[in-house]
Amino acid sequence: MTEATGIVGEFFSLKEQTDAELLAMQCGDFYEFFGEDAETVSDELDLKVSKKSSHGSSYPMAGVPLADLTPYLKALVERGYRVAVADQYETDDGHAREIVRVVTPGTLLETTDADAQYLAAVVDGSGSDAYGLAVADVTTGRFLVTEADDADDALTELYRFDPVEVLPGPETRTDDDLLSLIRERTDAALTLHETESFAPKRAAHTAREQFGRETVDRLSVGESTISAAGAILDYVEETGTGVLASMTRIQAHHGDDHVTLDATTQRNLELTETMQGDSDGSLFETIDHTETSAGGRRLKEWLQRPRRSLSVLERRQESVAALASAPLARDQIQDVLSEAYDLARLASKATHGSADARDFLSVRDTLAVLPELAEAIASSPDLAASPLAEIVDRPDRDAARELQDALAAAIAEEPPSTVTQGGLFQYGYDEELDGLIERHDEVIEWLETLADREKQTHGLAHVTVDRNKTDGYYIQVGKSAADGVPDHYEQIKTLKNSKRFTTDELEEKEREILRLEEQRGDLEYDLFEDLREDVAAHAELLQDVGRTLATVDALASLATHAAENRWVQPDLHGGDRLEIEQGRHPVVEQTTEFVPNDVRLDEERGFLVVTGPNMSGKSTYMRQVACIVLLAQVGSFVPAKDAEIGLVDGIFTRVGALDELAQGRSTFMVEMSELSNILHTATDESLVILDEVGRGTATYDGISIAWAATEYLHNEVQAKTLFATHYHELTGLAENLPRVANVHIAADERDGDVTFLRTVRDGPTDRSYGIHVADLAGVPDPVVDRSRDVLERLREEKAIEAKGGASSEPVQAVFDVSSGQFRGPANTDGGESGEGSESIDPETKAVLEDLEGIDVNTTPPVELIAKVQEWQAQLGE
Ligand SMILES: Nc1ncnc2c1ncn2[C@@H]1O[C@H](COP(=O)(O)OP(=O)(O)OP(=O)(O)O)[C@@H](O)[C@H]1O
Repeated sequence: MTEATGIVGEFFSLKEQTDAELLAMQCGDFYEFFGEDAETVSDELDLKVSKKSSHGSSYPMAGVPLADLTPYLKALVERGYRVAVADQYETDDGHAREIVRVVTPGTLLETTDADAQYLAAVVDGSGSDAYGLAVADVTTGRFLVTEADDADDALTELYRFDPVEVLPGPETRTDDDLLSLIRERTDAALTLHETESFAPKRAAHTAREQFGRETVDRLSVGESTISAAGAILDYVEETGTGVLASMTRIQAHHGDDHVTLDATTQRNLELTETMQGDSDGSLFETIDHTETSAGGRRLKEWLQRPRRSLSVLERRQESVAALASAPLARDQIQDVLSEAYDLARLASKATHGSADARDFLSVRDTLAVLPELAEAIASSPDLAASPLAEIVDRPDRDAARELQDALAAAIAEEPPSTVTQGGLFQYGYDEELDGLIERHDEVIEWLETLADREKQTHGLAHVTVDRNKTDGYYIQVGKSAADGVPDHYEQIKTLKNSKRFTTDELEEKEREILRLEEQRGDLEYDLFEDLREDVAAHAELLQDVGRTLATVDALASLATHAAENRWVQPDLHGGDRLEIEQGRHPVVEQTTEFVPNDVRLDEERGFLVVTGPNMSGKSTYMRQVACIVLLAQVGSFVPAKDAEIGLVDGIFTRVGALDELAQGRSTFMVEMSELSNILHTATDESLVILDEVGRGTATYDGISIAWAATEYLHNEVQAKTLFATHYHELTGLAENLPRVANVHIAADERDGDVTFLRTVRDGPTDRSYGIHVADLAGVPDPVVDRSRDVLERLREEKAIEAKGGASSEPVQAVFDVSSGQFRGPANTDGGESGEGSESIDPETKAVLEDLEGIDVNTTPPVELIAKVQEWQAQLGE
């Protein structure tokens, strides 16, 4: 094919300069895509493709009008494309084009989503030092760095922020396990940014340039963390987002201050979305009463990053308590907050130059919220005595007032959305502009009175003065009077009932008006740019005020929910005791007549084996405990009559892993790797929730693993644990392990009907009612009846015959419940089961011998798991 020339050639040569998948190139009033890009865009977004010829070849072409680029960019980025944008600019001899930015998921400024949009970098310190992470939100200028001890920790930190784009460092990009976990557990796009930007020296230089040498050095984080920070800054710069100036502050986020909450646990507790992936019905949706999107972001962040510091939590509690007990003041505060816009996002728009005059009115109005908020707090004695008073005092109120006044004096009340046409500023803002406006008004006044003057001076009737696109300004005279116009009138048009004239003077005035309008547009544009720079220079102040409003909003939201749902302030302490009186599940209580339940865990009783029929409420009970502890460590009140909560350093859960099946990992494998993670990571200060661990494999394997895991958690880890199980065998553990206690969820059975009481009682349950649930679920009657029969026999005889075909006699295969083995037909004619071992193949025999030699009490669970896998493999052969 011949080389494309002209516009298409220019497109392809620009395309070579970028590693973005798509290029949108400005051609006059359109952004065009050519070649394969045109086809991709048309497939994705239903754009029409036309043809463009160049040098004898024809190329597909698709375009979008200039003003419509944003939604198309957004849609393409959301579909996973990185899109380069080339703009056209005037030169002395025509025009030229260059790539001005590359839009990626993490650098998309045009977001309409209220959620934070994090871009993250992960750097493996390759043994010398821990993993380093940096996360930044270009839409708000937020910039955080943190360290992680190992890959697992790094993932946990990453999940906390749920980034939309991740830049793996040079080592990290060869770590397939880590990358595949990031892919599996987040929706983040992985971008391989140039490795040099991660180089420690260069990265440190970049970070110091941005945040100041002292600030960066004082962070006391490792090289890999600085490397991650530098790479992010470099990437933001390179993609041309132009928001570096809004990144005013680098904050070190210390995992130690936070409760460990891995991705599995966030999902299991349905913090921000339900297991089905809906946000409706999540804990966040349930408790969110914020007025602003920034407040919503803050509340969500609190839920995803609960704290461990007693003092931080008690301060939040004090504010929530004060707000909860002052409903009128709270209403007033929420009213005031409802007027606030997203200041952090506005600051970011100002720094990257896309803010318009209306955005500045939003800044003005939001700055005005701060003193009103302060006043509402000051006028309520309870609120004034709470930490809220200090929170609203944090931003520089005088500077905020000055900026607010400056904007109030500058921007016109209803400014246009363009910044080039004038009309943005108020009279009195700038002398030169005032001069132009006055002169403009004078000429307009002259024009408006011209018709009357002409009537009087020349004795004309039916005269009007007007303007249109083709004729400009004109004097229109009715037909009857048109012949009497003075000589200096120059006719420009004849209409049916009138004629249009112009005069030298009118033409001069018209030129003057156009000149004035152009001058005014130019001057206002310059003034606006100055103002925009001034606002951008206040980015940090805007972020401070924004943060304060968001914090008050989130606290008021917690207070509202507490007050409306009879939640109580938990008593927090650093000890082991966890006692909840009449606790409820924060989400389930919204839709159900909830039966409250108690829980008590302490030094003597740290591990509860929870039994109860299917559907009785075991999962709900355990999640309720986890949610209450989590809410307490957010600083929230909790759904209970009374609660005393010893702070935990982590919440770990292991519940059914249905969704993993879709990702091609066996349920049991997932179950075991989650269990393994918990056994490795939990400490004696953690809360562990295990729901039916071991269920995914053969019964006796399952029981063994559950048994061993219980012992390990009890003896070694000593975490506070709730373990729901259907294996009644496990209830026996309470007799041997001092801190294990049994509780069960009661059900009532009368005349074959089961009533779920949903009440938790001490002691183990005696029945499981599984068959009753099978019946409820519509399992065919013969199967349900036969199950009852089998169950009856099992209870009586501890052994059961297997049934053969419909017509045949029962086959004499007996399942011995105590040994967990079938005694097959060969063994039933008088032979002992031992003789049957003749027929056992050597592999099975080896496994059995191995099994016999293992002491479940002393073997670490991880080894047990490995053993089980080894046996399965051996038997499989
Ligand atoms: N305390 C309660 N008050 C009212 N309803 C409850 C309560 N606890 C649970 N429920 C309701 O009972 C149903 C079953 O609860 P859950 O799933 O917790 O049972 P489960 O014992 O874990 O069941 P399975 O063993 O079959 O997994 C749910 O619909 C839940 O909303």
